[in-house]
Amino acid sequence: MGVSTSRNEHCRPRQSPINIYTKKVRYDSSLRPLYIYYDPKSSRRLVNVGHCFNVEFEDNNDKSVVSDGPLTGYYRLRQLHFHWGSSDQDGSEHVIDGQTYPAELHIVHWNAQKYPSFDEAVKHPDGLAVIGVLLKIGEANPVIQNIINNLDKVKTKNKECPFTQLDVSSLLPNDRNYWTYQGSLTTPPYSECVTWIVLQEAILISSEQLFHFRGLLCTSESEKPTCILENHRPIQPLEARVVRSSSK
Ligand SMILES: C[C@H](CNC(=O)c1ccc(S(N)(=O)=O)cc1)Cn1ccc2ccccc21
Ligand SMILES: [Zn+2]
Repeated sequence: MGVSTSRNEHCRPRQSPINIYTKKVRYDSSLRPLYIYYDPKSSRRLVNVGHCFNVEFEDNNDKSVVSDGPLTGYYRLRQLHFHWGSSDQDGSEHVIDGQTYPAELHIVHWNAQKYPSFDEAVKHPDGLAVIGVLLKIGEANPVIQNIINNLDKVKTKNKECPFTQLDVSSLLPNDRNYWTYQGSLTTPPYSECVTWIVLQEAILISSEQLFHFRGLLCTSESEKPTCILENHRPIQPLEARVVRSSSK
């Protein structure tokens, strides 16, 4: 136990992901429906960032945004990515009543009403809003297949390719009810800057499609090939937080 200073460096009260224990969430009637608008013309490129792949979007305008729900102001779409496991038994970051899912989609937005850039927004407690969508095994997802068909162009670390016309809305379930809580990035530097919005309905992905995710390499072209077999962070302590629900 280190000496604690006034800014206790051992205190990280709002880490993500967490287990969402549905019996302990609090229905909050003041939570509004999410306003989500994504323009397919915003999608720009697919990038292998080493621990996963990102679809990146043009975020110098307000064509693709999320607002309302638990949010104040509007948040601009920046990128989306997935987390997966070495088998279909786990892979999601959020866990629901102790149940893990085979994968999870994160749609990352930053508070463009309040901050001048994504990099600035990361430094503030209301800087980011990430929509988390759980994935369960079912028939192949045609929109995810469109991404998979391009993974061979970004097989190794830091490779990128143009990727346009992705309609992100088609990756969302019909039911937009959500759980929300204040949390963090789930990869270093684990900044506590995220309002998490986890949708209560899962979308489908096939086992074969997940198999393709695991074939992505975390190594660069010149290194010995190593696959990204899994990239999900373990669940973190809830601490003093309460998860709110938009539905009873
Ligand atoms: C964080 C940033 C890189 N990380 C992310 O953008 C990010 C986004 C979403 C998630 S998740 N899985 O929670 O949805 C995780 C990481 C780099 N960066 C930008 C400014 C900045 C300043 C210091 C250090 C790193 C910095
Ligand atoms: Zn993520």
